[in-house]
Amino acid sequence: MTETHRLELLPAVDVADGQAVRLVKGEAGSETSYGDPLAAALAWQSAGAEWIHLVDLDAAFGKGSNRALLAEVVGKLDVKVELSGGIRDDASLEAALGTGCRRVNLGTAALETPDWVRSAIARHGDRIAVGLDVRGTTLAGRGWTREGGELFETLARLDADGCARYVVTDVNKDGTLAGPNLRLLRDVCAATDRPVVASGGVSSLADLRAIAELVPLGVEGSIVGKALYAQAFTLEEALEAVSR
Ligand SMILES: O=C(O)c1ccccc1NCC(=O)[C@H](O)[C@H](O)COP(=O)(O)O
Repeated sequence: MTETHRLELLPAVDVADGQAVRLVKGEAGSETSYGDPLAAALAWQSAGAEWIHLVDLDAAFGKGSNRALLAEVVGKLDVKVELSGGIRDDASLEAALGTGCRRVNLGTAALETPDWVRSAIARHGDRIAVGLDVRGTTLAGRGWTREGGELFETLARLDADGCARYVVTDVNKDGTLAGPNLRLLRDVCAATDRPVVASGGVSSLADLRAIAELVPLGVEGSIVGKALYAQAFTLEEALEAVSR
């Protein structure tokens, strides 16, 4: 019999200009600030998080980087970290993996430099995840400002390249508290046998329970950002909600 796992939760710490922020639909300039990223990450760790989804938004938007700060945050955490934002070449990949994070999330590179991503997957296996960030079924790269191909064609190519898991974001839901795109998650799970991490739009414990229902289909985890910062629920409540 196949063992069914509990949905993993990954509280998000998105960093811009040295501060933890939340964006609406990933749009630069739409941010609300939540202070020190390390304090935010440590708070989620104390509340029981097993993972932190840590994003360098400035690197994702190609307007700078918070690399040293993010390395410091990873170094001070005991929990697993998924590092994202602007990892597009050997230098940024080695720096990201060198922080000691558990895995990195490649986005733009998977759309623009598929050969390099194939080689990164061959070298680093499941320390590489690919972020599939979509509007409809059109992928978005470069901090979600540029279109980058069709979701299911790209997914088939990445599956063939050995990609270990996907972080799937409906950009139009991200930071909106509008609820996750369950249809998108189901469709991606139907198209791949690799685990899927859901991202974007979680607003309530009911949303998390709805995502948890998709675990048997292949959803492994869910990133939660705005809802935690807006105190729609606590992380403890969220962990409890997905524990059954
Ligand atoms: O992850 C990235 O690389 C990224 C790049 C550009 C803009 C946003 C990016 N990530 C945002 C997130 O990962 C959100 O934190 C996550 O989707 C949570 O969304 P929500 O729960 O709706 O706040």
